[in-house]
Order: sequence, then C-alpha cells, then structure tokens
Amino acid sequence: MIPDDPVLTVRGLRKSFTLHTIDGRTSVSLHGVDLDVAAGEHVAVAGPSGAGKSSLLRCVQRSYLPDAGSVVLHADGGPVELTALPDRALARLRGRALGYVSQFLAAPPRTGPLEVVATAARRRGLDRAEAREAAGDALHRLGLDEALWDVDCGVLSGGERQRVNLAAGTVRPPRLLLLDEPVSALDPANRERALELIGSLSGQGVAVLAVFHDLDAMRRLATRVVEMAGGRIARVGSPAEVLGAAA
Ligand SMILES: Nc1ncnc2c1ncn2[C@@H]1O[C@H](COP(=O)(O)OP(=O)(O)OP(=O)(O)O)[C@@H](O)[C@H]1O
Repeated sequence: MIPDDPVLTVRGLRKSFTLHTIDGRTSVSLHGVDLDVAAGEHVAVAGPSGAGKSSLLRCVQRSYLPDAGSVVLHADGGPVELTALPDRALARLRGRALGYVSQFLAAPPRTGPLEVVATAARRRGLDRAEAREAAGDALHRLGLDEALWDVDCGVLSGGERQRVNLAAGTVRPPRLLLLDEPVSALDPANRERALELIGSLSGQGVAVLAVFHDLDAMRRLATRVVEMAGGRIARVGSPAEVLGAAA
C-alpha cells in the first residue's frame, strides 16, 4: 500500500557487518526491508532481540550506511534519497526534518537541559526567544524540575537525561521522528507523561517510526505494527493483529 502522504519510503534495505575479530565473518542484520510511513502514522517495530529493529532505524537515520536499497525522506522541498546524501546536507536535514531519539542523551559538555532543547528548537526554525519558550514548555510537559534546567546534563540521572532527549527530539517536531527505546529508564509517572507526549505527535502530522520493548506502549501508540524476525519483515498489521493478547 502506498500511503496518501508518504514521509518515509524504504525499499530493499540491506545491511551487513564484517566481524573482523572473528575471521572476517559476515553478519547480516537487514535482508531487504520495504517500509512506508505516512504523515501522522506511528509505526512500531516489534520483534525479538537481534531481529534488526535498531539497525533499521540507524540505516534510516544513516548512522549506519546500508549496503543496498533506498531510503527516501519526503521532506518539504521534495523527496531526498538519504543513502546518497552528502554529509553536510544530511546534517542539515537531521537538524530540521529527521529526528532521532535513542535511549541515551548525547549533550555537549557543560550544557544544561534548557540549552540542549532550545538548540534543537532553533535548528527547526524558531528564533532564540521562541526556542527558549518552546524548550521550557517541553521540559515542563515531561516533568523535568525547573531547578535542573541549567545544570550540566552530565550530572543528571538516566531518567532525567532521557526526558531531556525526548524533549529535544519532539520540540517543534521534525517531519520524521525515529524513537529507539526512548522511555526505557522512566518511572511510571514520567513514562506516562512521555507516552502522552509521543501520542500527541500523530495529531501534528509527524511520522513516527519507533522501537519499544514494552508491548503496552506499542498497543497505546502504534497505528501499525511491523514485526521483524531475522532481519526481515515477518508481519504487518494493527497492534491487536500483530501483538494479540501477548503480555
Ligand atoms: N555495529 C554492529 N556490528 C556488528 N553487528 C551488528 C552491529 N549492529 C547490529 N549488529 C548485528 O545485527 C543484528 C541485529 O541487531 P539490532 O541491534 O538491529 O537488533 P535489535 O532487533 O534492535 O535487537 P535488540 O532488541 O536486542 O536491541 C544482531 O545480530 C547484531 O549483532
């Protein structure tokens, strides 16, 4: 099915690794994956450990360069083939249209949460004052205590860092947002805030491609679930069809 308003089109995506420490053996993590994500869709990638979920997200974000296949982001200026994009153009696109939130926050040294999130908002087109305001709103929404907003991110707890990361990823949201276990370190109350925030993105037309190990999060958020196994897409359907009643 070709979606009405495609944001991401992936075709024939293959990725392998050469394991130099084990006699140059090859490990294949993606065997030719096809996937579309439309505006306002939340596609959850499910599957067991080693199925290729993170490899898929990393190839889309291009922190892994695929061996073959096509990854097209339908950005405002038209479709862009990410696998062939020069690094500088890719960096610009990552700032504006292509967001990636992993479990871990990578913040420059001696930078506080407000600055990290405001910088993300500025890259997405807000001016300095608007960016600080939007950053404050995002941090409030995720329950990060204001007393921590100018504290070096390096001293924050794992759950606090994860909330800063999510705030930076979702402030003035990009057209395509990749989420790789973004709430894994959160306590129940903060997890709830984070899931609400992620759930609100669909209404803003953001295309989300997400990996959660937590089935409850997938059931609540996903408009479609793609189940991977052994580097291939094994099944696609609604959360009820793919996840069933599994706990
Ligand atoms: N940088 C790498 N070097 C070598 N092999 C890798 C690398 N990244 C991934 N792989 C291999 O590719 C396969 C898929 O890994 P991937 O991390 O995509 O799985 P996953 O489904 O996200 O697993 P998990 O749920 O455990 O995070 C695994 O066999 C893994 O060892």
